[in-house]
Amino acid sequence: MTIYQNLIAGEWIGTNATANINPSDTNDIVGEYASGTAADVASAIAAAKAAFPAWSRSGILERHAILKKTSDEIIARKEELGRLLAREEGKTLPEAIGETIRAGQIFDFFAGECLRLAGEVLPSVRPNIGVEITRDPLGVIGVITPWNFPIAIPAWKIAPALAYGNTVVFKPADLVPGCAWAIVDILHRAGLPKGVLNLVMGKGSVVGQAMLDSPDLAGLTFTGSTGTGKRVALASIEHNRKFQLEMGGKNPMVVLDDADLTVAVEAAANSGFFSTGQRCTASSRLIVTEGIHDRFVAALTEKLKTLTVDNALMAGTHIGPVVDEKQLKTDTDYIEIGKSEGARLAFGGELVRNETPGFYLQPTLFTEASNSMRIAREEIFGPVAAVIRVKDYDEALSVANDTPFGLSAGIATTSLKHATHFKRNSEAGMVMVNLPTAGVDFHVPFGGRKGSSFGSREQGKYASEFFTTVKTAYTLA
Ligand SMILES: NC(=O)C1=CN([C@@H]2O[C@H](COP(=O)(O)OP(=O)(O)OC[C@H]3O[C@@H](n4cnc5c(N)ncnc54)[C@H](OP(=O)(O)O)[C@@H]3O)[C@@H](O)[C@H]2O)C=CC1
Ligand SMILES: O=C(O)CCC(=O)C(=O)O
Repeated sequence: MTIYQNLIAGEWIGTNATANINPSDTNDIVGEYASGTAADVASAIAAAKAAFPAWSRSGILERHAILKKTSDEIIARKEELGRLLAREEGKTLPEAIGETIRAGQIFDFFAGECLRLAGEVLPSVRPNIGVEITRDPLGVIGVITPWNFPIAIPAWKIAPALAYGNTVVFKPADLVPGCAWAIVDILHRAGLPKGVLNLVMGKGSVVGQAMLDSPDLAGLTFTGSTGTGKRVALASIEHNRKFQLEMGGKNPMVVLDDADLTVAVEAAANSGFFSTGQRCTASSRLIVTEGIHDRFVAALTEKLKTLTVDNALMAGTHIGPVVDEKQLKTDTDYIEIGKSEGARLAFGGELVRNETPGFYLQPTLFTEASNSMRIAREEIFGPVAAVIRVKDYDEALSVANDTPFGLSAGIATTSLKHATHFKRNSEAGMVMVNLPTAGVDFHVPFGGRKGSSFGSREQGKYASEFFTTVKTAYTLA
């Protein structure tokens, strides 16, 4: 079988490989992907360091052309890449094609950003002096990504890093090297000079840790779990390096008595269970006021009954498999915890058997949960949500904000007063009104507060805050 190799200093290398397994059909091996070493990381960082001076001074038209060409190829190959994504990660084919298109759009957006780089010219407070404020690239950026958005998250980190003139060492999640390899291959063929983008696939404990330990990364952008995020933070402080963390969520969706029931149910089903609940923006706490509670639970349960859990590549599947056996065990352990805590299992909770052997789990809904239960406080990262009954809007807001996380939050209501108040007072980085808490635009800031995020926002023009450093220059006229 061909080995998909690592890209270091413009050369494809690596003979030691691990199998990428399809969670919808564990007999299906998506491919063999190289597993890098700490020495590979050192070579990749050295190559990126050597490539930085020329790339940081490269013309904006050259950068624009490479990113645009990448965008065009990703979008032209959306069906094939979407299929690869669905096969290695397990989200449904329409979701995977949607994510692939989003990755293409992100490269297109940052191709445009190359042509929109700007600074400021200001008068000094002293006579005959001019002040210029410009943004310089940081240097070598380490990119460490999770498994749940295998093409979009690498895109929204790598595209701005390159657009603003940085060089990159990229370590994707070990579970999903396929999409990572594909976008690196596309960028390489689009004309990136050698060493500007380096791919080191492999284990977090080896490849990721070697990146954390390097004194030569000027910045590290990370998306993943809170535990690993803390290691990234500590190592980055040790090396005086800029870092950016996007971590977990325990996102609330408030449903008020005056909500349009159909809108509320669609939003809750989408954000709680689609993509198998494996989105940091998923709503896993449904906070519902008394007057609509029973109708909402009944309608959501009916909706869940209509959802097909099956092979991600099969037409008609609404929910694909859980990503792997370890995550499936986490999900089922939390289902047991929910039962033992006294929440009522209103729907699901069982494994699903399908024609192909995979990690299939029913969408699972708890009711009569309280916000102090572990299923309401800890991120599960699976198709499991809990309904918390509250008296009124004030209690709903207070419960919504009572969490260590703060990524996204939603409200279903027809009241302008409550929608406006919620937008102002939610302690989340992203707030949705009558919409799912997951599924965001690619051209506006993405990120959270409290335990969900650290550092400046990702995506859109706000990405420049992380990927550049500001310089203030004074000139005597
Ligand atoms: N807020 C957000 O934007 C998002 C947050 N998440 C969060 O991510 C979690 C799921 O993703 P998951 O991939 O399991 O998260 P992990 O933190 O386990 O992994 C994220 C990345 O870090 C790597 N890694 C693991 N250990 C180390 C280490 N010691 N040093 C450096 N890198 C390391 C992993 O490699 P390897 O794969 O080899 O373990 C992977 O590439 C969920 O908790 C979810 O909430 C996910 C997506 C978005
Ligand atoms: O909800 C989205 O669109 C993005 C979610 C995300 O980035 C994540 O779960 O990692």
